[in-house]
Amino acid sequence: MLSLENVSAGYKDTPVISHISAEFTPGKIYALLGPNGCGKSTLLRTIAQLQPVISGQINYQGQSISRLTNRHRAKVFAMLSQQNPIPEGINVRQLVEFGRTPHQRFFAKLTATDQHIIEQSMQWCELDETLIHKPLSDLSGGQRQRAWLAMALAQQSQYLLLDEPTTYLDLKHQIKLMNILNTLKEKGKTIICVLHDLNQASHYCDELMILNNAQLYTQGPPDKVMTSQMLENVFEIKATISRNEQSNTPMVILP
Ligand SMILES: Nc1ncnc2c1ncn2[C@@H]1O[C@H](COP(=O)(O)OP(=O)(O)OP(=O)(O)O)[C@@H](O)[C@H]1O
Repeated sequence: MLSLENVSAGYKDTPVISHISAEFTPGKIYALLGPNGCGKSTLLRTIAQLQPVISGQINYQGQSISRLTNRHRAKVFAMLSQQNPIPEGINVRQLVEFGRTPHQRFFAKLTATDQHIIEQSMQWCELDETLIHKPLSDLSGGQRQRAWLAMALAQQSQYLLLDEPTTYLDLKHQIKLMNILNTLKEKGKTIICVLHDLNQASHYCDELMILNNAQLYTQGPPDKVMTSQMLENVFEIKATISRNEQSNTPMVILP
């Protein structure tokens, strides 16, 4: 179990998220939602230990995550950032192979299990023979996003932290991604993702965490959180809530 106790974090000791407490239960998909600049990426990066906590504590299995070794941390958290670098001279398959690093012994070759996981991750992300030998620099934005995602999946961490994972993807691949997340959740993994599409979050996620003005405005299942009052208070839009007939989840109807 991962928990945040009164966490404040930001840049150069200036908090952009303030006093956030939350618990992330295994086997659930959490969406971080909120207006631009409210601190969603900062919160995700802080959980991944890519930036320091200013005050408060993040605990994993009862102890501060700052005490985890790098290798252990990489087995607990895999992070897909909003913008990923384009390393020169490596192809898609080589990138995905990096995902296995925390599981490998130093200088050891990839095992048959590693190879199987790499193949499966690439298959899940529809990276076929025409793509896997291409340098990352030669891919489209969406193809590159899928390559980074495959690397994160190959890491087989307990927590998958995804910052706007659907942004560059076409609709088919967005749905495919959300279904992969659902499969992982059924295997007991926990997914925390920043999303902007409120209906996507409502449809696929178990818990919505709404950030506003550096604080956690509210948290809970879509039925509790997705209200027209919240949309007005946080997103400053007047919208009504209907229901998705298929999933019976709340659906935002724009004015
Ligand atoms: N490297 C940085 N140095 C200083 N301030 C930063 C830095 N990165 C982000 N910020 C500031 O921190 C605040 C929160 O940014 P963050 O990227 O976490 O927001 P967000 O909710 O993810 O936004 P968006 O929806 O636009 O992606 C913003 O005011 C932003 O300007």
